[in-house]
Amino acid sequence: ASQWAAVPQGPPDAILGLVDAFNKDSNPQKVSLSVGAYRDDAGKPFVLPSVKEAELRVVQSGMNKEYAGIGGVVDFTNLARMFAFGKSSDALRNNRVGTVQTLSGTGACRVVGDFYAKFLGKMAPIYLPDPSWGNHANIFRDSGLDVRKYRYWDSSTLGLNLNGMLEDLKAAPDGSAVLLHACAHNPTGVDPTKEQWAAICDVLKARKGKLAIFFDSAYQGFASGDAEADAYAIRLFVDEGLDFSLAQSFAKNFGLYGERVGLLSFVCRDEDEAKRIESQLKIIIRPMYSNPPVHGARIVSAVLSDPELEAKWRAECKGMADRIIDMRNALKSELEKAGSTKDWSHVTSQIGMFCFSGMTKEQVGRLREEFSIYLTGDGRISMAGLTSSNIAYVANAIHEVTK
Ligand SMILES: Cc1ncc(COP(=O)(O)O)c(CN[C@@H](CCC(=O)O)C(=O)O)c1O
Repeated sequence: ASQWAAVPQGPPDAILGLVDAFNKDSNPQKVSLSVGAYRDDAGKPFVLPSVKEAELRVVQSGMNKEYAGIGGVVDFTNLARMFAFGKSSDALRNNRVGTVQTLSGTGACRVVGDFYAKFLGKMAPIYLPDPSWGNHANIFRDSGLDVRKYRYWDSSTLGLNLNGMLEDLKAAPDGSAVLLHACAHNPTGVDPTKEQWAAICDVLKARKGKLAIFFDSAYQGFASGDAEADAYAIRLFVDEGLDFSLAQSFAKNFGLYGERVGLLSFVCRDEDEAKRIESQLKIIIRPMYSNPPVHGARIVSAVLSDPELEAKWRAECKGMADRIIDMRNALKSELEKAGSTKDWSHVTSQIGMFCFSGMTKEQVGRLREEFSIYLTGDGRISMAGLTSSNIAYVANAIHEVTK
């Protein structure tokens, strides 16, 4: 018998596994609402013109294809972290930030997970919001951390359970890590208000040095359409003197999904600490994948280093965010037109790529079986899958399975 005879067939991924099922579905009316990837109103992937222009400049510049350093393309990491922290960031000005380029946001999460397992200790607890992005738990489990939850989604109000969240953050044992979504919470689309961020910051400030804070920022600019507004929580925590780590992804806001462009930063006490941590991140990366791809990083650098191109990008990113908001408004009104008497106000009050619809597994199953509409089992709708031509079909189907 083969030496791999005992290897079992693994289950499909909760999010990416739906793409295969969708592709195999022959129903001409099929609609994909599963993967958090932007589609235009024709349902097609969108390569931003500013990104295309930047890519042309990169190719025409005739750069070589040598390895980037373990920490990645330095122009990229400098510009990309400034994009998050802001040009006048105190942390950057005082060289208190250690940064490495990573394989997009997923890679940043894995590197920070391995760092925590090494320096907080094996099976150190990491607290994720309940619910969180499906892959977070897999990543941190594989890093060797003890994955736990803090209350986040309040199913009765379809909003944030702030008191539950604050209680759980207060109760997290010293030496735990806490993951926060910087904006456009995945999968709920529910973000703390500025007042709620202040309360969260105060609780974490009281635990300063006892909890490792990790921000995952995968949608900056894509949530509200304003990259500065979407960085509010990150910049508040720097202003309040908190140290934390930050994962950034350029997959959605720059449409660079398959180029795998991301970075991981640590805001530290001082320059010496930033250098020591950055050196340890490189020691984790070298045996993992050695160094990151240069092409996507060069494209983001070309955009962020040219004010005119960056302004074009900002307008295009706002365009994507605005189309999502249009689809939110359209879905709510189409549901009402279909005769639904349920309260769908969360569809328009939530922000970013996703709508946490509140539909049950069974209802999601019926949408797939009876209408060839694909969304994740938790009822999360990737709003970019909606277009002006399929929105009525989807709204009627949702009404059908929820009435
Ligand atoms: C909060 C969060 N962090 C990190 C990532 C990782 O994205 P990168 O492409 O590695 O930068 C995602 C993407 N989540 C989307 C995209 C598909 C996926 O990777 O699951 C989603 O939830 O559909 C995310 O939503």
